[in-house]
Amino acid sequence: MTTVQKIKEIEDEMAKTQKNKATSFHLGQLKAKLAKLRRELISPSSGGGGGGGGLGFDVARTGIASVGFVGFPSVGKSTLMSKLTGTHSEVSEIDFTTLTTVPGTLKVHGAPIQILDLPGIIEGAAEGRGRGKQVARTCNLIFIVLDVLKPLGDKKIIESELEGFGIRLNKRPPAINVRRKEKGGIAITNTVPLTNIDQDEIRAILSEYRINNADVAIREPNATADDLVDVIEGNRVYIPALYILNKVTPIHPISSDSRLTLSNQIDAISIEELDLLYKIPMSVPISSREWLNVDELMEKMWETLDLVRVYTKPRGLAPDYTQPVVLRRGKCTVEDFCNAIHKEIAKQLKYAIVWGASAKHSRGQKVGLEHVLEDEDVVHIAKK
Ligand SMILES: Nc1nc2c(ncn2[C@@H]2O[C@H](COP(=O)(O)OP(=O)(O)OP(=O)(O)O)[C@@H](O)[C@H]2O)c(=O)[nH]1
Ligand SMILES: [K+]
Ligand SMILES: [Mg+2]
Repeated sequence: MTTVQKIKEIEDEMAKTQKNKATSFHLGQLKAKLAKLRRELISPSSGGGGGGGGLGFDVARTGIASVGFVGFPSVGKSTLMSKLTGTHSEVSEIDFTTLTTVPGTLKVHGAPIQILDLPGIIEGAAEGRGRGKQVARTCNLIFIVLDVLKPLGDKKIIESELEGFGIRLNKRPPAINVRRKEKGGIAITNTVPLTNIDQDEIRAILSEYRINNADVAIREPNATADDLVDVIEGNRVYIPALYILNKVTPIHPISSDSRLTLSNQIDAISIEELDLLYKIPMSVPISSREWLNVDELMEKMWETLDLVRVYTKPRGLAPDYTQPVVLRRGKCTVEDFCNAIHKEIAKQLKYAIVWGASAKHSRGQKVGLEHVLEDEDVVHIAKK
């Protein structure tokens, strides 16, 4: 049996098993088994990927952040990517037009962003086109591109495909800690009520991973068995995602980005369906072909990427607002700023003066390398 077949078998058994007190140990075991099998597909070296040609990265990574386009075939990924970046990626009505990752770049508020057009997802694909998911794991943001006429079913399938690949969308790592010990058995503590997982399930998962001695601390509200498995597996990636509802039909000329206006444009679906669509969090309706509402999409993308622009101010001169140094949240200290300009600068720094949201006062604050910068701060570097 191949790994994919084994996964299918376990999934089928889980679907048949009703969750209750008597089955929770068994379900815990199945979940852990499933995660271990999926791990074989995620790590290309284990051979689960098959299909020759090397499963490494296809493309050189450029820019400060990368956005991967994921979706079913022919939802309009390449149309959007080509127009956004000016890079040619073949468009046609034939499914699986795009067979490899096609990169392009786009400047948003002065920040170069890499856009990766990925091959269309097919359900259960562990090889070949599964490479798209491999690349998606390394992106800073994922655009899940959906056809507005059949978004909900596709959304569910894509989410579970990405989940199976260890990608967690719009989620933080669960607040669960598993500390292994030499002896003493299993001790479980929880600072929140356990509503979705019970002690039996926890023990089943631990034993499936041959963890016989450990302190398990659960601080995550509504923690699930999947959360625990994620923590034990440890190779999960937590990536923000935007849902793009593409192929909105332009009937009337578009006058604003208001959803009311757009709702007039989608003629082929009912009002009820439209309501459901607008309830999808992090979604943006657009037409990539007719170029409708793309501005709103770009703004949402910018917000979600959460980048930090820092402007340099040479001594006695005005800040240079044309060329921000762009940093990533969590990696935006004065030291990171220096390193982004030149490797040697941090060593030469005597102090920095910062103006903007991270500074204590508007006159400019004298800071050191460890100071954390905010978006649109202005920095002057004083050298030794
Ligand atoms: N009506 C309409 N058609 C669109 C829109 N965007 C793309 N299309 C059409 O949809 C078809 C597929 O577009 P592609 O950009 O090739 O789709 P893709 O997602 O890259 O497809 P694969 O590479 O095969 O996965 C083409 O015929 C496009 O012209 C849109 O906004 N509205
Ligand atoms: K296509
Ligand atoms: Mg394509």
